[in-house]
Amino acid sequence: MGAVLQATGLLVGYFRAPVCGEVSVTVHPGEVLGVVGVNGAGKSTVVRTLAGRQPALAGDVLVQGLPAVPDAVMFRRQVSAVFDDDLFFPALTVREHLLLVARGHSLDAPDQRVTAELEFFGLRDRADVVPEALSSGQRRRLLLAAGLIRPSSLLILDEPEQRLDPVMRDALAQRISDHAEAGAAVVLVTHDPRLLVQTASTCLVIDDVVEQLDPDQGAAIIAGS
Ligand SMILES: Nc1ncnc2c1ncn2[C@@H]1O[C@H](COP(=O)(O)OP(=O)(O)OP(=O)(O)O)[C@@H](O)[C@H]1O
Repeated sequence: MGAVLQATGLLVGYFRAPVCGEVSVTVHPGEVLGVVGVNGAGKSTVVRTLAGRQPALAGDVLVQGLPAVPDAVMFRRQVSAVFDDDLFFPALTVREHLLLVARGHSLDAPDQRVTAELEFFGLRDRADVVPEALSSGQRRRLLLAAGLIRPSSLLILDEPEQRLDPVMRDALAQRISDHAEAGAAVVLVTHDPRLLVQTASTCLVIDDVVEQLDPDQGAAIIAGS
């Protein structure tokens, strides 16, 4: 099967200065690429570049053969990315946010799909409040629900475990694995060794030289051993 994501000779950073070594990686349907490294190593910069949110300093990113051009409709259709943005419409309720995404992506039976996500993310009781009235963990759940309700061939998650309780982290791990099994490629930045081992098929270690290791080795790096 062809690659979903292919990054070749990718250099990422700010003001022409790379923040980490060159990234060359290929992710196929059904694979989960864990991305690990110490604080400030450049993980978010790498995945923001993969998602087309910032330009590469050098190299290429292709998703389903398409260059990472953020406002190209075909690219946006393929890529669902959840960062730590906490960007919401202040006057829309939790349910309305999810309906907006579901309808925007022309999902069948959007009301039922939204109800299912509210149930999965434990937000049913908070469906009719605005984001400001949620706890920080509930806002994180809403962001993840919005990223997962829509179809995507590439799902990019930047530290999705942040602010989630352990039960929700385990449910998310299962959801990530299910999403990959359904044929998507997933790129997961994480500081959680358990989430990494539960989900990842391979692991990229971001540093001055970028290495690809197996998830157990990546988990040991996160744990600092
Ligand atoms: N907008 C920016 N302008 C300039 N430098 C930045 C910017 N954002 C991040 N940096 C710097 O780039 C480097 C990599 O940051 P990045 O956020 O990619 O690291 P990270 O590996 O995701 O870290 P963490 O684990 O703390 O989330 C850091 O030294 C950071 O200070």
